[in-house]
Amino acid sequence: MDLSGPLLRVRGAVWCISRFISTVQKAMDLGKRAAARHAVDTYVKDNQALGIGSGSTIVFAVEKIAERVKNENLNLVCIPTSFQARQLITQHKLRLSDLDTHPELDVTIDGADEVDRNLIAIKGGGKDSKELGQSGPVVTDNDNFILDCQFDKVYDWKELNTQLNLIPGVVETGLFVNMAECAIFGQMDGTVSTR
Ligand SMILES: O=C(CO)[C@H](O)[C@H](O)COP(=O)(O)O
Repeated sequence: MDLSGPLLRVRGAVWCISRFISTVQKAMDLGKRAAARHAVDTYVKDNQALGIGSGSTIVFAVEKIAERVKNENLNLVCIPTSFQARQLITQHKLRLSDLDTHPELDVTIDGADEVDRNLIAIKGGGKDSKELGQSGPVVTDNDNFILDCQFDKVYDWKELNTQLNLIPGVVETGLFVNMAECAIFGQMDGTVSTR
């Protein structure tokens, strides 16, 4: 049986899907970049101690911080939240510090996966897999496992966060309740909106 026709069509479909995904990815990166740069322009000032988050959005923020340090000769110290953040800080030749030396931060910039109308955020990312366990556990810099939990309906995020933290063995959750003062949403056309 000659399968070259259907196979070519399948290959064509796979190529179209991967092109579509990469176009969406590029548009999302535009939004992340715009939000990150806006955050740095708005909130970073001279003589600050900055918390540097982790993920893909923070890469754009650190680039912008480095640009401003170079152009405006800003005196900043950067405190990383992860190995990735530490690498970004040193790669961009920014001043690296830690919470022992700077226990109080002026500003922390980080990405978020979801932010609600009360600025409660879910962070920590996640993996899309057909069945749990297929992709292997996600492990933090401190060798803890990250588990994704699904809840039907949550009425009180603060209470949920408290209850989760009370479970023996839980070190931290990805819920950020009453922590964010501002959320900047980058749109795919490169514009931003602030909440
Ligand atoms: O919480 C995080 C890391 O712990 C990330 O900031 C969050 O998942 C958003 O990631 P990204 O900037 O890649 O969209």
